[in-house]
Amino acid sequence: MLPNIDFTTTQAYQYLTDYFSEIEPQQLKDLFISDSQRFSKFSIQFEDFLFDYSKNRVDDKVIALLVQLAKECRLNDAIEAMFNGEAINVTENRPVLHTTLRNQSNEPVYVEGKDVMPEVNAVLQQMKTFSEAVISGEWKGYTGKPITDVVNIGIGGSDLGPVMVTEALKAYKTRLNLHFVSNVDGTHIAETLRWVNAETTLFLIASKTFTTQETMANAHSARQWFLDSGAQEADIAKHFAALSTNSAAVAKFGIDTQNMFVFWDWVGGRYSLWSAIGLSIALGIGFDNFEHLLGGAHAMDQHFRNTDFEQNLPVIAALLGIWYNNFFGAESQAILPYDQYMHRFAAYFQQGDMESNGKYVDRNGEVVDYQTGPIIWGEPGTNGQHAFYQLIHQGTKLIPCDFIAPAQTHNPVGEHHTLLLSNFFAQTEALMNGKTYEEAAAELKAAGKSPEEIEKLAPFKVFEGNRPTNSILAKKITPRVLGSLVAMYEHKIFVQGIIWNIYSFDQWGVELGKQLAGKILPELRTEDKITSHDSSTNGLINQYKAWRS
Ligand SMILES: O=P(O)(O)OC[C@H]1O[C@@](O)(CO)[C@@H](O)[C@@H]1O
Repeated sequence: MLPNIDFTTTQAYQYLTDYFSEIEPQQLKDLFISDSQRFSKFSIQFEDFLFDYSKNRVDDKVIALLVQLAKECRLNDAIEAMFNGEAINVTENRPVLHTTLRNQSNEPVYVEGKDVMPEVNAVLQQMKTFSEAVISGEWKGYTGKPITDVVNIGIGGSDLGPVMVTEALKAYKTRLNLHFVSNVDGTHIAETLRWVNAETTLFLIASKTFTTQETMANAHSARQWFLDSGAQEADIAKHFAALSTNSAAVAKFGIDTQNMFVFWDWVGGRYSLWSAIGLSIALGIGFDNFEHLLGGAHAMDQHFRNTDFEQNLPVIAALLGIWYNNFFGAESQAILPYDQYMHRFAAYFQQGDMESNGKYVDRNGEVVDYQTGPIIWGEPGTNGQHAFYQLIHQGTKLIPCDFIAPAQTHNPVGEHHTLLLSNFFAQTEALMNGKTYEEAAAELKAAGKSPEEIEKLAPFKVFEGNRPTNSILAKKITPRVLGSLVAMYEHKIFVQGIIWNIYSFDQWGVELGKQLAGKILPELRTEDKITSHDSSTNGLINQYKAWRS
């Protein structure tokens, strides 16, 4: 069973609260001056990446108390409960075993008394065989041509992971062109089908439940388009595959269950890229690279499970987040990859983090009286610098930021990478040190400004600094490094949910909107004037009806 502890009643929480008034005013730049070992003390190297958390508003005492907080919340028991397949997704009565999908140790993992590794490995073998046949050209379409394009139709966890990974690892791209359709907005499927040829296109219908409205609508439209292109029902088997836990629904849709790649209900949607949902990844970067991705995640799993909290990457990252979220009042967390290929990395963790920890009821069913999951956002550097860094540097909100960058680029063009990295290093330094009034005034004086101009302008050029950041420097963004990085964030989310005493693996909050859309849909299929809702909803629907034709 999961522990059930209110972290605000722990001794560590009390000590942190008492100490906060002492540490909060301290300047990061002073903490560096007073401790020459700060960088080495507050950074952890994991294989080919370095996690530097020294530019955080912590000292030895804060870190020790945060670790004590994790221990008082019995985090170790929770970690073991997850890896051992206990039904820690309590409201859905399911284990949480995405770690099993990448369990390259092949140690048995038991679900309901049965070792699931044989079936996990069987699906991986099926994915290997299939992806190699398609990539090699051995798999032919209904007119005998090799596949050239793959269209993944899915949404949420059945889309965001494959998109993020295939984009982040585009340097490893196979000859296949990948397309992703997720939105029920007809534009998404229309803009995709416009560019592919039915004879050489493979559709992957990715849906854990195989009931999601958007995915089913897009799948049926793709199927109709395929048949309208001149193919026969019998040709569907060569051009449609399903990635799902719901065999009955797949068969009912008309996909040959030979082309079905299964996964299990102990894999959460937002944790499913390692499963059959990752078939588009295997097709996009090759199965060997997909296996390296799994390997990186497995290495992080072992680190997470076997490392003391003081040196445990996901635990430290989680505790720092709690320090800002629950003690400094920060409401968001920015993820800023200085790597253009990683442009969907923050978006991926918008679902991963906010659908896991965007909860206000604790594990007792009580409304919490503290903050839980942060708002996750971010864009690649250096683009963010020209969009929202003004607020990060001089706004009134504290925005803890994760900066990520590779030492080596996949695209060495001139000195672009050196320029990129100069910004990566400078931003965290600027956020930490800021700029004093005196420094600003001296610069204005050096620029020839008069004393009156200096007095007027200087206040706007002061940077208070002391804004916390983590820096993650990877040797290169390889499949293994990316796998480890994603797993680190997954386990960070897990740790925070355990300490906030919430359930991180269900997502009841996505249901109400769907239910109401189901009620409104039939109202939109008539020309009747609608009066069944509030005046706003009625007014909007009736205006829509007036304008739609
Ligand atoms: O994979 P599927 O079952 O089609 O679900 C898609 C997405 O829909 C949800 O919003 C759940 O309804 C996400 O949790 C999930 O990743």
